[in-house]
Amino acid sequence: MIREGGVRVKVPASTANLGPGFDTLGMALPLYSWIEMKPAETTVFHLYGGEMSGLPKDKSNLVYQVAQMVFAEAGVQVPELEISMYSEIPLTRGLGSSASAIVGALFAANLLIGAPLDQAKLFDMATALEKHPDNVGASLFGGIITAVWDGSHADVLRIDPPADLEVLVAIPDFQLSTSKAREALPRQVSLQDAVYNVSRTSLLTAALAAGRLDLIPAAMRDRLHQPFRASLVPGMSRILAEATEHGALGAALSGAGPTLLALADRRQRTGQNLEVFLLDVLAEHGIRARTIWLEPCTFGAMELTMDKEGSFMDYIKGEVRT
Ligand SMILES: Nc1ncnc2c1ncn2[C@@H]1O[C@H](COP(=O)(O)OP(=O)(O)OP(=O)(O)O)[C@@H](O)[C@H]1O
Ligand SMILES: N[C@@H](CCO)C(=O)O
Repeated sequence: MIREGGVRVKVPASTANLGPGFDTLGMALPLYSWIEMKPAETTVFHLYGGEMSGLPKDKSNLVYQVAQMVFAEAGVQVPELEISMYSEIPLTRGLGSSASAIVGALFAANLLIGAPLDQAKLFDMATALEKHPDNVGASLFGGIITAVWDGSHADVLRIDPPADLEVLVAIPDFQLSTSKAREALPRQVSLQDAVYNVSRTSLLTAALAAGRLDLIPAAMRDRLHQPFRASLVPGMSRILAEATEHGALGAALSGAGPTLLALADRRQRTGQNLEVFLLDVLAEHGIRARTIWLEPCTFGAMELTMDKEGSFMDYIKGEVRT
């Protein structure tokens, strides 16, 4: 059953590699992408806002390609699509823009043909495309997710974010692609470093599940990717080492960077002190950045109604943060 009137979806941003959880632990964040998808006579794209500029407006677009994978998997043909998109997730900054596009495309395309694929199938397809499950899992399911990918199937557990957990992101004004940041990583790590991360990832996951914010400082350390990516984000090493002295529970590179993320306990009213520290350290290295305080986003990809009056942009204008 194809929904001729089309579908509209909203998908949250995400941070991957939470602390020591490289390629494993992700958290949804309340910055969003919106996608509207309709069957059409000829494929056409309406891309709105600065984050969409430069993206292809033809069938090479990631969202069109992913939608066609859903149709092929379900044995349905919808070769021509009208796709509208707006996003407030900065591209190529470590906040999961590609994951939100993949999840949004999978979710919208599946709804368009009557939802024949279940969430687990969509998650497997999303992980196969993104190559690691942490961004796509957070965008699809919301909250905090821990996931394992065996190359064809992903198992996932969603954790409700602790009520007092706050997130500060510092988003530098330069882009860093995941592929470039991945080239910086070594092919092998020592047993000692593997144990360092396994123990902290286990502690962090358990602490988040139990709401034990007091255990986060001991757990938010990594030896698998951050040390090797430090030169790509000047100032990062100092921020990771000293953020707790400025009120953070811990800090990390968000995804593949360059965004830096600090966790805080709302009850400690950390506020401006931490923001100033992050911005000052980056500025010392000639990097301009903007900071945003966010709460973890508790929901994942969701369908929006199509029955309201007005265009795609009329609809989402009321929802947009910036
Ligand atoms: N809405 C979209 N439509 C089509 N392509 C998109 C869209 N959003 C993102 N992309 C593609 O994803 C690329 C960014 O992916 P990349 O993995 O490098 O960064 P990221 O997902 O923003 O960050 P990270 O994975 O580190 O969190 C963009 O350059 C673009 O090619
Ligand atoms: N786990 C990924 C996240 C970026 O998409 C990486 O660090 O390369």
